[in-house]
Amino acid sequence: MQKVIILDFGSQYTQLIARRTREAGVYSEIHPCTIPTAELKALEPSAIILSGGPASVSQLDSPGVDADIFGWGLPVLGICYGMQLMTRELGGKIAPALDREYGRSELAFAGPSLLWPEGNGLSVWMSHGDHVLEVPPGFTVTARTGNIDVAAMADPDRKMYALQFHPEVAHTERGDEILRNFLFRVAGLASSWTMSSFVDSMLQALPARIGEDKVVCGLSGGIDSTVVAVLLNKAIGKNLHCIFVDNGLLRAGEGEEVVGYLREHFDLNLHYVKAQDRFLSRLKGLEDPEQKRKVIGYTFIEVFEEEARKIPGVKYLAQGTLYPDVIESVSFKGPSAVIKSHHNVGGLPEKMNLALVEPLRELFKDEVRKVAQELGLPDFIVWRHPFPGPGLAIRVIGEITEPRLEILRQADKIVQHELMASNWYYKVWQGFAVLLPLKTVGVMGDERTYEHVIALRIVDSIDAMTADWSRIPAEILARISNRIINEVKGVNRVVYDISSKPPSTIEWE
Ligand SMILES: Nc1ncnc2c1ncn2[C@@H]1O[C@H](COP(=O)(O)OP(=O)(O)OP(=O)(O)O)[C@@H](O)[C@H]1O
Ligand SMILES: O=c1[nH]c(=O)c2[nH+]cn([C@@H]3O[C@H](COP(=O)(O)O)[C@@H](O)[C@H]3O)c2[nH]1
Ligand SMILES: NC(=O)CC[C@H](N)C(=O)O
Ligand SMILES: [Mg+2]
Repeated sequence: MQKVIILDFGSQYTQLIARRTREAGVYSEIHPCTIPTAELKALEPSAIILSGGPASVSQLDSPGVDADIFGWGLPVLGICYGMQLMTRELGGKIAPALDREYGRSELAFAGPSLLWPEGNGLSVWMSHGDHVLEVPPGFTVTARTGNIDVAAMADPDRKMYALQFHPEVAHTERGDEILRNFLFRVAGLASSWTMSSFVDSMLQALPARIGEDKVVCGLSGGIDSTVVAVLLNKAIGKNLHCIFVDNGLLRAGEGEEVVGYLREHFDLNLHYVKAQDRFLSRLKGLEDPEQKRKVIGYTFIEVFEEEARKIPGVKYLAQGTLYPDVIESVSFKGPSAVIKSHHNVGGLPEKMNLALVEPLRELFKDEVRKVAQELGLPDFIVWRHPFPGPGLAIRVIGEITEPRLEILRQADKIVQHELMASNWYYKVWQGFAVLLPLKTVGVMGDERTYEHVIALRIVDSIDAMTADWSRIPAEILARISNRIINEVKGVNRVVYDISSKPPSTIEWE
C-alpha cells in the first residue's frame, strides 16, 4: 500500500498534516523524528513529510534526521522546521530568529512550482523565528513574503520541496491544494485510501488473526465501540461477546436505545450487565473529580473482568482505540500532562492476559464515522455525540446521588430533544447539561424558590483537542431554558457556558 510517512519534530500541527493527506485519499502515518533509519526504511514510504517543530536548527542538540534519507530518491516535503532542517542538511544557510513572524502573511510566488495553484500568490499562515538565508545547491526560491526572501524552495529534479508556512492549517488559503499537489503531482500517488477498502481489508485480516478464538468487547453505545462490535460481528460472528455495563450514570434511555437497535439488526452476543448499585454506592460521598473518575474506572474493570471470566475460551479484548490515542503515545513530545484521568479499560489486558484487538487504531474519528456508514449503521449512531465513560457522574458537579442524577437526566433529555428538533444536534460536536452544586433564589407563581442551577454546554470542535462554544441562536437557548425551568422539578435557573477549550475543557470535571 502506498503510504506517506510524516516525521514529527514536535509541531502542534503534525496531526493536521496526517488528516489532510488522509482526506486527499492517501494513507499516512506519523512517526517520531527519532525513528531509527532502518525502521523508517522498512516502512517502505512512498513519500516523506517533515513537520514543523519548536526547536531551532541552529541549536546544537536540535532534533534531526539521518541525511541518508535525502538520497533515497523519495519525494520529500519540509514544512517550517522541516524546511530549515533540509536547508541545514543539504548545504544551505539559516538565519536565526530576530523577529518572530506569527499569523497571516502574504505570499508571492517567485518561481514556478508544481505545488502552486493558479495565481500569483496566497494568504498563508506563518509561525516561525528562523528562516532560510541561502538555499542549498540544486534548489531555487519559489516564493517570498514581505518579511523573508525564501518562503518556499524546491529542487524538482530530486522531488524535494519546502515551505516556511503551514499548508496544513485552515488559515492558509488553498493549503489543502498545495498538499494535494505534493501528493499527486510531485509524488505521483493515487487517491485510493477509502473507508470501503478499509472495511474490506479488516474483514480479511480479523478472521485470519483471531481464528476460532473468542473475543470480548466493552460496548458503550458510543460510536467507537459500536463500530468495533459491528465490524467484529461481521468478521467472526458468534465468537464475539459484547459486554454492556449499565453503571447508573447513563442518560435517559441511553443503553436501551443502542442495545435495542444492535440486538434487532446484528444478532450480537450481548451481555447486558446491571451494575448501577455497585457504582453508586462506591461514589457515595465523593466530590473530587479525579477521585470520582478513578473509582469509576476501577469499578468498570472489576465488573468487566467478572463478566469476561464467565465466558470460557476468551483470548482477546477488543477496544475502540483511535489514532489520536496512538499518536499521543508515540509523539516526539511524549505523552502530555494528565489533565483528567480519562476512564478506559486499559488496565484489563495485563490482569486478564488478553491480547488486544484494536481495528480502529489507525483511524481518526471522522474516518470511524465513515466506516460506520459503510457498515450500514443508522445516522443516530453515526452522528451520536461522544459520551464520556464516566457518564453523568462528571456532569453532576460534586456529590452524586440518585435524585441529583435524575434532575440532570431530565434536563439533559430536553437539551438533546431541542438540539435535534432545531437541527442543531448535527451541527455541533457535543451538547449537554451540567448540574451545579449550588442553589439560587427565584420566583415562581409569586412564590420564592431556592433551587438548583443547570449549565448548558454546547461546543464546536473537530477532534475535541480544542473547542469553542457554539453560537446557538438565542431563541433555541430561550426555549431550552424555558422548558428546563418549567418541566424539571428542582431547577429555577439555566446558564450558558461561553468558555473555549483551552483554557477551559469541554466537560466540567
Ligand atoms: N457502559 C459501558 N459498558 C461497556 N464498555 C464501556 C462502557 N462505557 C465505555 N466502555 C468502554 O470504554 C471505551 C472507551 O469509551 P469512549 O467513550 O472513549 O468510546 P465510545 O463510547 O466507544 O465512543 P464515544 O467516544 O463516541 O463515546 C469504549 O470503547 C468501551 O469499550
Ligand atoms: O471516554 C471518555 N472517558 C472520559 O473519561 C472522558 N472525559 C472526557 N471525555 C470526552 O473527551 C472529550 C474532551 O473532553 P475534555 O475537554 O473535558 O477533556 C469530550 O468529548 C468529552 O466528553 C471522555 N471520554
Ligand atoms: N513552526 C515551526 O516549525 C517553527 C520552526 C522553528 N522553531 C522557528 O521558529 O523558526
Ligand atoms: Mg463513550
